[in-house]
Order: sequence, then structure tokens, then C-alpha cells
Amino acid sequence: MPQFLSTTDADFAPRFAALLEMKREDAPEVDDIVARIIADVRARGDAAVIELTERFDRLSLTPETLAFSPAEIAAAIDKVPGPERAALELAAARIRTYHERQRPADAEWTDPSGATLGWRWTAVEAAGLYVPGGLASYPSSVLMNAIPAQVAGVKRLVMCAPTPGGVVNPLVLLAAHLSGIDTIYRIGGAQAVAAMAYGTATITPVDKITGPGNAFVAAAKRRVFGKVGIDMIAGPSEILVVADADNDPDWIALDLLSQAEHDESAQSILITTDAAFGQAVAAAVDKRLETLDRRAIAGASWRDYGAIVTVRDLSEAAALTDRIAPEHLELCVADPVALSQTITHAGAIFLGQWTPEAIGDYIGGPNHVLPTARSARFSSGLSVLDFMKRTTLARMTPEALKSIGPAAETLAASESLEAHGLSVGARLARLNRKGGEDTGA
Ligand SMILES: NC(=O)c1ccc[n+]([C@@H]2O[C@H](COP(=O)([O-])OP(=O)(O)OC[C@H]3O[C@@H](n4cnc5c(N)ncnc54)[C@H](O)[C@@H]3O)[C@@H](O)[C@H]2O)c1
Ligand SMILES: N[C@H](CO)Cc1c[nH]c[nH+]1
Ligand SMILES: [Zn+2]
Repeated sequence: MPQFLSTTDADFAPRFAALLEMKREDAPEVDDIVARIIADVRARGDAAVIELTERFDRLSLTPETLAFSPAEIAAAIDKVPGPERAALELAAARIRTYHERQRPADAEWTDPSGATLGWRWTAVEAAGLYVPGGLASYPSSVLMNAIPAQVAGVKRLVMCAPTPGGVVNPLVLLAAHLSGIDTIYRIGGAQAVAAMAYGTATITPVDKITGPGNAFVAAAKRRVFGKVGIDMIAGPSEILVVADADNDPDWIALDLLSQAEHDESAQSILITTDAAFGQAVAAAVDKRLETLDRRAIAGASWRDYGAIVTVRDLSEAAALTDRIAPEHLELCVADPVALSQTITHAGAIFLGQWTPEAIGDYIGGPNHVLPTARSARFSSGLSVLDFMKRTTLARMTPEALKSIGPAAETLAASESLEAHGLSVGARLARLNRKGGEDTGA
């Protein structure tokens, strides 16, 4: 049974706080295991990666077989049936069109002092894309990772995706091929993240690691941050549906289950203005769980982390939503646009009952790699910007230096940093000797 809460209950505040604090992806035991795995990969490189892949993915590899060969990729791609290929190509085209709009612009202007200022965007050199593969395989996550990287202009793209028991989904390889990935490693988990961050004899390290994964992947990304950049914490999936009684309970049940079926650590929450509708959705979830293929995973997630919250009105729903800061937010209410304008913290918003979250997972266009575990309070879904960095530019003329240099000297003196002040002062002295005629060229 999921938890049932109502804002009218006397114990609502502590129960809601406990719901927010549930440890799904940063449990200390996960972090301890991950710390040991990273240390092992740093110490023993390929040997550790191979041993850990044998242990967690039941797959025997050698340094030579860590990556798929071009012949293996070509053979797998050949096997993809036409309709799957067409669907993947449609998704890739829509994702590319959406992300091309995110390309940032350089800027340059001259301010009143005469200084020319600005910034310029450049891509990271090498990105490591993590594509999950433990409990399901994710061709869609290949596209969501690789297309923004390509649009940004990243030169080297490597991908890691586990293949438990050696079972490969050919669509994963086709998606990688379609989106310009140079090397595909059949490894996963914390060992893959560590290998991409620190490198091994076989795996050249990257500058930035992106992509979603389970609690072990999320913990590993947290730990390698600083050695490499990371996009965000995109861990076990989450959905929050805000729905009034004017919805089909079965549709809402399926939307909740669509994320619950990812992982036992996933979380699905319904906030509704109608307690009876909440009960109807709970019954519909139970009914669907009788037959759903992935009922074991979805059922465990719904039982352990699911919740149905009844609120007095939509303004209460908006306030609770901002506290949850969900990865995915579905607004199934009469005026979803108006409600969305009262909400600040969510990774992705799906407006209206005709926009199931699953559309966003595959084909809508926006990225499905999104912040989880309340990190949408301070981070955003994967974008072209995640693969770029901004370098600032400044050019002084003699006039500009004469105008703002003395203030810099004053501030340097206030910090007791003499050489700072002198590096400005020496130039000002020259300008003052020459009566300000130096061209500065
Ligand atoms: N937030 C997002 O944007 C987003 C997008 C897609 C998927 N997801 C999430 O990604 C996750 C995918 O998880 P998955 O398990 O299918 O694939 P995964 O590739 O993330 O994890 C599989 C790996 O986990 C490691 N692992 C498993 N059990 C372990 C243990 N006991 N100790 C150490 N390592 C262990 C193994 O190395 C294995 O290769 C799900 O939680 C899903 O909800 C999130
Ligand atoms: N819902 C996931 C993000 O949490 C993404 C995904 C891929 N395939 C299906 N779903
Ligand atoms: Zn999904």
C-alpha cells in the first residue's frame, strides 16, 4: 500500500517531511560500496573494471572486449526492424530540433569606460555518456545524452552501458551510431563512472560525465565530481501527478506506474483535490499491478515510496509540489497552464491530460535526463549548455584603465595585495607620464 496523507490530518506536517526525506539514492551503504569501487578502479584499472563487471553484470570481458568492435555494432544495427529504426529516427530528429534552440550566443560590448567586455562559449573536449542498462535498456537515453553533446560540438563522445549477461539491445547500438558516439563500452555502474573519470589502460578519461542511472551510478557521479564535471544527479525516476476528479483514474494509475516500473527505488506520488478520486486511482494501480510485466519492480516502488496526498485546493498542491521538486510533474487539471505558473521547482512539466509523461521519455523533444531526489530545486534537465563552458573576455584601452584602474588599486590595497595594485599602478604611471597619449596598442 502507498501512503495516504491529507493536509487536513493533524500529523500531516511530520508525515510529509518524512516523505521528502526518504532515502532512495543516497543511502550511506550505497555510498560506502561506491567509494570502495572507485578506489579499486583507481588502483587496479582495467582489472578492477573487468572483475566488477563479472560480479555485477555476469559478463566476462578482457581489455580487448571492453568496447564493442565496429563489426559487432554493424551486425547489431542490421538486425533492427524497420518500425523501430523509424521510431528512433523520428525521436532523434525531434530531440535534435529542440536542442538546437539551446545553442547559446557569444556576447561582446563596449561599456562607458571604454572597456570591451564579453564572453565566448566553447564545448568540452570529451564527454562520457552513461546509459543505464541494469533493469531495462535505454536506447532513448542514448539519444538524450548524445544529441545535446553533438549540438554543443563535443569532439570525443564515449558511452558506457552495462549489458547484464551479455544481452545487448541492438537499438542501443543503433542510437549510438545515429548520434555520433565514437566508442561504446559494455560496462556499467560505479565502475564505469570511475573508469571514465580516472581512466584505465584501455579507457581514456573524459572531461565531463552525463546521464542517468541507479543509486550506485548517482553516488559515483557525486564522488567523481571535481575530477570531472557532471551534469546533475539523475537517479531513480520520479513522477508527481497533480490531478482533479475530472480524470480517468486508470490513466493516472498508468502514469504513476510508468515511473514506478523503472526501479524499486523509483517514486510515484499523486496529489489530488478529491479524496475519493485518490482512492479510485489507488484501486486502478492495484488492478494494473495484477498483470503488468514489471509488476514486481513497480509494485515494490509503489508500496515503499508511493503516496497519495489529498489537498484542500490547487494552491496547496502548488506549495507541496515546490517542496517535492519532482523530476517529472504532470498537471491534469482544468487549467494546467495557470497552475504551472504558480510552481517553480520541477525538472519537466507535462501540461494537461493529453500529455502523459511517457511522451517526454521518448519523443516529445525536451530531454528526459532530469534531476531527481529534490535536486530540481537547484538544477535542470540535461541540455546543450551542460556540454559547454563560458570563457569571459575583457580588453582595456588606456582610457578605460585610467577610468577604472584607480578603484582597482584601492581595492588591492584594502586586501593588502601589493603586486595586484602595482600591476595596475605601473600602467597608470606610464599613462600619466605620457599625458594619456599612449595608444595602448
Ligand atoms: N533521472 C533520469 O533522468 C533517468 C532517466 C532514465 C533512467 N533513470 C533511472 O536510471 C536507473 C537505471 O537503473 P538500472 O539498474 O536499470 O541500470 P544502471 O545501468 O543504472 O545500473 C546497473 C548497474 O548498477 C550496478 N549495481 C547494481 N547492483 C549493485 C550492487 N549491489 N552493488 C554495486 N553496484 C551495483 C551494476 O554495476 C550494474 O551494472 C533507474 O533508477 C531509472 O529510474 C533515470
Ligand atoms: N523516465 C525516465 C527518466 O526518469 C526516462 C525513460 C527512458 N525510457 C523510459 N523512460
Ligand atoms: Zn520513464
